[in-house]
Parts: sequence; C-alpha cells; structure tokens
Amino acid sequence: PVLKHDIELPASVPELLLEKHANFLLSYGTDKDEYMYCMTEHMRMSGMYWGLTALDLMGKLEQTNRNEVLEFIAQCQTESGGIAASLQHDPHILYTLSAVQILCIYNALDTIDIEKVVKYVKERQQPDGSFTGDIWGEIDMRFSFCAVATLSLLNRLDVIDVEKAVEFVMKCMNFDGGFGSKPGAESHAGMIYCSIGLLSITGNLHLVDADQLSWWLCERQLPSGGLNGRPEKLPDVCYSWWVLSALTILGRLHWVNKEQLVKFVLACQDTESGGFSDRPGDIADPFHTLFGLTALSLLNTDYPLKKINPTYCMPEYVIQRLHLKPARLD
Ligand SMILES: COc1ccc(S(=O)(=O)N2Cc3cc(C#N)ccc3N(Cc3cncn3C)C[C@H]2Cc2ccccc2)cc1
Ligand SMILES: [Zn+2]
Repeated sequence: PVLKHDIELPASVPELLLEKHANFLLSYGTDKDEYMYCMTEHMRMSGMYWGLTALDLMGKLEQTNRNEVLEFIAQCQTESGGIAASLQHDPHILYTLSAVQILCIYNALDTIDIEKVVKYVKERQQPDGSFTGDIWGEIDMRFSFCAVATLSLLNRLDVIDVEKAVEFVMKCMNFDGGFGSKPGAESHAGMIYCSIGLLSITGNLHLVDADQLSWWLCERQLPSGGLNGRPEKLPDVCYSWWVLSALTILGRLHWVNKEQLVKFVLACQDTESGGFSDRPGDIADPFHTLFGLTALSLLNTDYPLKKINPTYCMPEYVIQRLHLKPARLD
C-alpha cells in the first residue's frame, strides 16, 4: 500500500497576517483559568521565550510587559542557581536557557544571580562530557546544547570542559551523517540542530561532513514543500526551523526549494485566531508561531521581519549586541 506521508496544500495561501500573530501571542495564556494556561505551566519559561522572540521578530517587543516578565524570571531562580519553568517548579537546564535568552533580548542579565546560574550549568557536566538536564540525571544531547548556549550567552564557556562536550556530541553522530539524542540513537532534525549549534558556538564545524549532512537535511523536504524531522514522517512547520537553521550554519540553505517551503509555512497560519500550527488546519500555538516566523526570516522573504540568528534562535541584533560570533561554513 502507498503510505501517505505528505499533505495536500490548499490552492491559495494567505499572505503573512502579522498583526493577527502579534495579537495571538500578546493575549496567549493571559486568562489565568484558561485551559492552555494550566496545561502550559510546566513549560511556561520556554513558552514566554517562544512568544517574546516571535514578537521581537515582528517588531512588537515594546508591547510586552517587560517588568512583569523580569520579576517572574527573578522569582523562578532557585537556591541551586538553576531556573524553573514556573513558580514552585524544579529548575532544569531547558528553562535556564529560556530565561537567559529572554534576559538577553530584554538586555537585563542583571535581573538574576549570574554566578549561581554558571555554577548550576557547570554542575550538570558528566565525566564523559555529556550533560544532565537537572539533578535527576537524564542525559540528552539537547542538554549539551542548552549548557553551551547558556554559558556562551553569559561569556562563561571557560567553566566547562568544552573539548569533552564536543567529544560526546561526536559520539552521537550516525552513519547517515545525522545526530541522535545519545550515542546509537537514530538521526533526528531537532538533534542535528542541537549538535550543529554546539559545534557552531565552539568553532568545531570542521568535524562534520557538511555535504552528507546537508543532503540528509534536504531529503526532509516533501512535495507539499514542507519539511519533516525524519524519513516517513509528516511535514511540520517547526521542522522548518530545525532543518533550515542547520543548513544555514552549514552554508547550504540554497539547497531547499524556497518558494515551495514559503507556501507551506504560510498555509500553516490560523487565519481566525492568528498564530501558526504544525500543519494546515491544526490548532495554533506559540511554539509553531515562532518557528513559522523564523523560517520566513531565514528564507529572506520580503515580509517585515527582523533577522533571526540560526545558532541561538534569537534576533540577530541581540547576538551582535553581545558581541558573539557563532561560526558558519560559507
Ligand atoms: C501539543 O502537546 C505538546 C507536546 C509536547 C510539548 S513539549 O514537550 O513541551 N515540547 C514543546 C512544544 C510546545 C508546544 C507549544 N506551545 C507545542 C508542541 C511542542 N512539542 C510537541 C510537538 C512539536 N511539533 C510536533 N509536536 C508533537 C515539542 C516538545 C519538545 C520540545 C521542547 C522544547 C524545544 C523543542 C522541542 C508541549 C505540548
Ligand atoms: Zn512541530
């Protein structure tokens, strides 16, 4: 039987509904007893990072409540130095990165105790170079990226063993040129973004086979123009980010069909509520709204969006303000 791994795009797709997306994000999760507000509490810090980065790309950051966000982040830093997703939650490296990203965008790093954040991240590194997400010990290459991205944003990469960190990432490389979450795990676009991002920050892109890996990444594009995360999977707008950012760092963004992908991304807009969903017709959320906008930013469309930095997934002007120069292959 022919398995269906793609979708049909509608004949015509809407232009970028920028104002609708801004309103969708500005009002998302404000109603405290709304279902989504409760469901997203466990990842609130990341949800705020996705929303604020998307709003900044659209030039709407001044419409956000800066003081309220900074106050919330200060309250989420725990005794350990790590930062939690929400009040009374346990700290985790995922949310520590999201918090530091938000503070860099607001240019307000003095809101938290930087030294204690640095100590928390340093404590996550294992003898084999890998990183745990929190004190419970789960190892995942995503956490290596979070650790290196966080410390480099704070200009404190000196506190960890970068060479061992790179060594662990390279142990996660597979024969197809891709990367998995642990040594032996199958290649996945999200893990390729994390590994290439870490190699970009640490200046080790020479360790990968750019052609083989870029070929695997371009294989993610389907007839609908959308990108999936693994072979045989359906297209999803958030994979536009994982794949396009890695291809941009590898200097091979031009290998994807830009027109078809732009059409797919625009088809994922929710014309009623605003926001983007993973595929046309699904429910919009802040995560896919950010990654729909970052795809259009990376693809250099004529839409009025700020440039996104492919390594940090933060506005380019913020990375420049921090004097950071993550490596790219040209
Ligand atoms: C919709 O039920 C969910 C399921 C999981 C999660 S999650 O574990 O917190 N998380 C973040 C995430 C946030 C939102 C939003 N708003 C929506 C989805 C989504 N996914 C799930 C997803 C995305 N594409 C398809 N799928 C199924 C990724 C996941 C893992 C992830 C976390 C951080 C950075 C990258 C990836 C949240 C909601
Ligand atoms: Zn998705």
